Amino acid sequence: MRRSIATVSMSGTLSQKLEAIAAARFDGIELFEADFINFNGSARDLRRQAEDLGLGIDLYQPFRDFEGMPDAQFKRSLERAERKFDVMEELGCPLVLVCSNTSPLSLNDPARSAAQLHELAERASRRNLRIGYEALAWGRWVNLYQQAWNIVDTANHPHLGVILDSFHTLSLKDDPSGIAQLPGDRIFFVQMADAPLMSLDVIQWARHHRNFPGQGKLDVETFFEQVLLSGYTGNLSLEIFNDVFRETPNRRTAVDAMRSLLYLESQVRQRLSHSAHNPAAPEAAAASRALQRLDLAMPPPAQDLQGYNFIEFAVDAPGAQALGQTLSALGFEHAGHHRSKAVDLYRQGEIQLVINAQPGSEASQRFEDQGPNVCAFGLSAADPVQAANRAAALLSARHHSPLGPQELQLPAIIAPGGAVVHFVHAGTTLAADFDPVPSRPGPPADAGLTHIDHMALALATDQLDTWTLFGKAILGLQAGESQELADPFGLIRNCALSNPSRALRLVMNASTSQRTRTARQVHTTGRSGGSVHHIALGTPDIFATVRRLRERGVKWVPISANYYDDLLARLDLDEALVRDMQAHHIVCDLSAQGRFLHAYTEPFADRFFFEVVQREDYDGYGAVNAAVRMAAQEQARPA
Ligand SMILES: O=C(O)c1ccc(O)c(O)c1
Ligand SMILES: [Mg+2]
Repeated sequence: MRRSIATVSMSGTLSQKLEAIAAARFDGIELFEADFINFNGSARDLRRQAEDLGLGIDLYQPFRDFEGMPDAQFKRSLERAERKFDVMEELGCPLVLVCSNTSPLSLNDPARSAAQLHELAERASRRNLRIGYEALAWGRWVNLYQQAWNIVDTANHPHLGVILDSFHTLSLKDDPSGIAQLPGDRIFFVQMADAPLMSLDVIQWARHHRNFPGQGKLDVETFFEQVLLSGYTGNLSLEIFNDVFRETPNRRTAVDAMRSLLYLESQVRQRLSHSAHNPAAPEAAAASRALQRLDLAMPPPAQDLQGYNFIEFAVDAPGAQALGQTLSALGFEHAGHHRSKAVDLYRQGEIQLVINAQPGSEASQRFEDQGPNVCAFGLSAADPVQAANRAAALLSARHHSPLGPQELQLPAIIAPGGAVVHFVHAGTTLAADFDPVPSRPGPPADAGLTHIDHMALALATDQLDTWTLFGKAILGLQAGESQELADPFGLIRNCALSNPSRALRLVMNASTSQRTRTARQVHTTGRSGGSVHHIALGTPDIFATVRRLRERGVKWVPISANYYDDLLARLDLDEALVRDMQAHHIVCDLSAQGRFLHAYTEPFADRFFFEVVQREDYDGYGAVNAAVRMAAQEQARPA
């Protein structure tokens, strides 16, 4: 299918947009009216620019409120249409989008609308142009695709077809399953948009909050599957009105856009091949024809990743010493010193943490840019090479690190913001690359921490959708509910990503205020737009772990006594247990089935901190306690 994107979906001047769109290997664009009106050149200039970049101008939307008008208004519109057709000929653009009328002057008269669109199509046909009619969710009389199709069917002109837009159908909770029954060759164009669920006026929702397929909560896969079952073979296009995308660097937006299409295609391809191989399915034949006709993207399948194998920190030499002390206090054993680099391995339970202070390395470059930060992490995969191949097929850059003698070569990619993601076999120990460090005399360090429960990121607001898509498409994660958390200096938007087995959990935080801790941290990371904000380590007995760590000098974020009084009032908890939690600065959340106990250490170098968690049949992250933590951290900060 031809892949295209509306120019309204990205930031920049029109020429800059075209370059970013072409660099992401799109075939064409939907030209947004204002982009052309404001373009510093003629229609022919624009056509040449697009052609030089290998882009077709596949769709243009030059008029509104066209059909179903009283005769006088319609006549004037028809004359104006000829002028726009002139422009389209110069642009080399074959298709006009006419969206359903929103004017109060328009008439509820489908026969009239059909006759008027017929007349427009007849005029278009004289220049070999085509008209596509789209039902806007807020059209005055027409807002469902079935209504638009009925009018197109009545008009019965070969140069008139329908345009489908997933947003309009799914935002109204209209059933997309009738789309498969439409004649595919009368669908002239398909626009795909996802969106978060919002209870907002539909126009505001549509014009400010759409996002790419996979970034929102609409069932775009079912919609697109229906489109393909109809026999449609035209464009797969993105029309994304989004306030944040208008300011996001357009190269990143364009790559996200293409990634979203490749992901959508591959997901729907799987559905179709499932149907095609099930002769009992009524859509088996249509699914099989669609697969034969179309060359849908087919990356290696997503895997259920098995969690974090290691996390690597970038620091300088003094930082390595300080972080080493912090990890030792947290009960980690200094398990090895790298054979050829200033890199150290710390271990506890199955947790592996790496401190990288190698001068001249990529880690040191990241340290120079950001201060101490997580520069890499390893994820356990049943097939690490395929995991990296899937990522590359979905447009992640591969990462090749210079290898020392006999070092492990791990397939790796670059995550948004620049951290390196390595894929490793579950249970891989990094020890092979490290010389053992003689263990210290005295009792063993272990404090009962067994595994990495989750990692939380502090992200710039324009990185949230990018990370959501990366997590879903490349890491096989699903997005939870988006929540707002109150920091003393503003709101934090929070959303968790996790895989079906829950072995891999990643939490995203973005600050809508400039003044929160999250925002301050994001600023230190400059253009990378965020980094790891905290790491949650699991223990089967948080009371014992906190006690041991306290003896070793670990400082805990002190939680207000009022919090514990409120817990007693709010939850059905034993008073002695709550007072014990209070004595250990442990906070708590209950779910229907389970319980989450957690405690926070003080931040390292004002960057990231460690959280200790005991998870018992509980699927969340204790978000209700984030506000008490953020307030406590502010009150614990040196004045
Ligand atoms: O918001 C609008 O006006 C608008 C215009 C054209 C479209 O294709 C659309 O989906 C929305
Ligand atoms: Mg549309």
